[in-house]
Amino acid sequence: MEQKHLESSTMKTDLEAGNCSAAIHCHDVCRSYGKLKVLNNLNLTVPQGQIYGLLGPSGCGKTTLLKCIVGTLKISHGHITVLGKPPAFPGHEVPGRMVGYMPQDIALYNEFTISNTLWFYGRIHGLSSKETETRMNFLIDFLGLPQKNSLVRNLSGGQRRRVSLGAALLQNPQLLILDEPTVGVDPVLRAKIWQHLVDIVRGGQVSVIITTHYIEEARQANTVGLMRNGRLLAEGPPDAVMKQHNAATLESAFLQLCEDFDQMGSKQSPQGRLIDSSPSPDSMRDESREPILRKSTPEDIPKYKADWKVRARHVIPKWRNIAALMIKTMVRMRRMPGSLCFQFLLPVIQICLMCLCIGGDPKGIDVAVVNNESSPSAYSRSLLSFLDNTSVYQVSLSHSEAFAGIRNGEYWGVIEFGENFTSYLTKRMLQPRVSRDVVEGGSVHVWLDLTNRQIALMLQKKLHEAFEAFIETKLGSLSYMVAVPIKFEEPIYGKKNTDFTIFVTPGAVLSITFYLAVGLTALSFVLERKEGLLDRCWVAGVSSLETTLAHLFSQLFVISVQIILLLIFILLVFKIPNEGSLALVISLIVLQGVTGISFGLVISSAIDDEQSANQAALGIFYPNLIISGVIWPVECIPYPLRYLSLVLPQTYASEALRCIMYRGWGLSRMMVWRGFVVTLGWNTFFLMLATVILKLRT
Ligand SMILES: Nc1ncnc2c1ncn2[C@@H]1O[C@H](COP(=O)(O)OP(=O)(O)OP(=O)(O)O)[C@@H](O)[C@H]1O
Repeated sequence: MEQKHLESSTMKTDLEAGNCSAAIHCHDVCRSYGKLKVLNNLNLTVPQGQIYGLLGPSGCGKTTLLKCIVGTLKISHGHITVLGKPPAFPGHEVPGRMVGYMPQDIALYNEFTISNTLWFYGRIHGLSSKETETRMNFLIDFLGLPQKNSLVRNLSGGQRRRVSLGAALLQNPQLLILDEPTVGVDPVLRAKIWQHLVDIVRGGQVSVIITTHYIEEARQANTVGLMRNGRLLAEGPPDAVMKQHNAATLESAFLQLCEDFDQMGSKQSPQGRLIDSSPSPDSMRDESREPILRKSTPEDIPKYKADWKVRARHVIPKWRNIAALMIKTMVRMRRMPGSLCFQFLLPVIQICLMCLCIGGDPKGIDVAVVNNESSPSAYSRSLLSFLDNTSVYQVSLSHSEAFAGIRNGEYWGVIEFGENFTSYLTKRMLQPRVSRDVVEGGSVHVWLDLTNRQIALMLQKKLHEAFEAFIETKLGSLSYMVAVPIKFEEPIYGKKNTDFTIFVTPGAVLSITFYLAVGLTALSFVLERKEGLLDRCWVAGVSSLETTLAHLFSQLFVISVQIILLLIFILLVFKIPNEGSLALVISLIVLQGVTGISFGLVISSAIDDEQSANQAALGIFYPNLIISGVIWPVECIPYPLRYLSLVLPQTYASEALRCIMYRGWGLSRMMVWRGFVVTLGWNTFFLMLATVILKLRT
């Protein structure tokens, strides 16, 4: 204790003489959450090479202050320097390896082992394998952690907190910012942690700012700051604080300060003085009392400028950080094999269901047949035999039964032949002029239930096909005489009997890839931000651009597997034709996947909670699917909406994919390249937007 007192006295002399540089300096700092003013013109100085204990009741703004110091929260007024420069100053390794930050939230990846966690931060801080291994062994032993292969999710609350502390200590940072590191830690280990902090600051190179609810343990700090309602009531060596208030413990000194403060009202609370300059009325007026920590004035605030080269280097993403984040994502995926399989199989399941269920001809449709011809050789019987039996199920009935049945919804149509159908049809073929009655009697009469357009269209198509086949077979060279005078020649592109599946598949493949990618990424930042992981990575020196790129590259791996499986199914199993270049097909689908990832990243960076992120992802699903002309042609969309449709990411892309697959076109065709251009444009826009939002929000 005596030694402590001596240290404090030395500090006093140094600071008074202005010899002691500040590791952290906060001047007139204000920060609000909406209308709630949390930091209120706060001044604080953490001297270099010392432990600073920040004390205060719950909700007084300690965590907010630490977040402002590390730069994850922006201040609304005032000025902060950390190790000589403002946080996030270009070229300054704050955030970065100079700072070890242990946030109040545990902020650890649950799917990581202890070893994964420390390796992850080791990679980000650029430690060599040997350095990481040595530090890891020391920290596991020092913090009494279980086996390094233990999964974080299986650790107790106290053990997780210790791993979190280990991650902050890993790179031997110059400044340690610890938000309640000793909560839930047993007294023996608490004493050990404090002793370690005392040891590391002894050399004068390392500084520590620590918050704790155990006020008495802060007596081991060189300086304590007592905070209340966003202000610093007192700041100085613990012994001096106690002496000032004639208190035997720091806790009672603090209680007394709070009581005095409450009586005086917060307006007059002093700032930046040794010990509180006293909430007692006398001392509040005592201007002769010299502050130990020099209160800075606006003139003291230096102007910081960075060379453009340093600025440019600062924004260039570091491959080391991207690689560390990608390895992190891969490790987490490996630990969740069920989820990974689901991600790989979901698009295949979706495309299979789509090819099986959408666009095919209706099957087993009940149709009532009223045949008034009785002869076995009648043309009506022959014509009916050409009707496709898999699609149309014929039920022979009388006229009244057939109409009763269709009205009751039992049949989709009634086909009726008059009793003279054969002779009248023959007359129509052989005689140059026939009466209207002959034409009527030689026609097949059909009544349809048109409430289901697809079924009605199919019945019309099947009847025409049956008639064509019938006249071809029965009349041979004379068939042209009764043929409909419109002839559809061999198609230029596509096949004659093409079904709707062919139209819908390219757009569906793009939509499935896009929406799965949105789903994969929309929640990634939301959960990481909520658990404090995003902030922690940022303080470790990972930039927004690096985070965005790492997510993009990792998800690219997942969507590549998804796309390979999708193509195998559509091309080989469902035999969807591809007349064009497979490389172009794959490129366009991958780029659409990237659009989905980028859009997911925008949602993820802009939205804070899972529910809103899910709503945003789901909210765009149907409007985009419908307006993009994926399930129904764009040409059917009314004009004002069609313009909107054309700027959406999937409209031109779906058209381009259809042109490649069914027309065999290449990039020289405008309809193909504009699909690529629009997709690339959206990719760039979404990625930049996500990076900017992330940057603004950290
Ligand atoms: N994201 C936020 N949005 C709105 N208000 C917030 C937010 N974070 C904190 N606050 C409010 O700011 C005040 C200070 O919170 P802070 O977490 O800084 O307190 P603290 O001193 O660290 O408390 P504790 O010791 O319990 O951790 C509290 O009233 C809290 O409700």
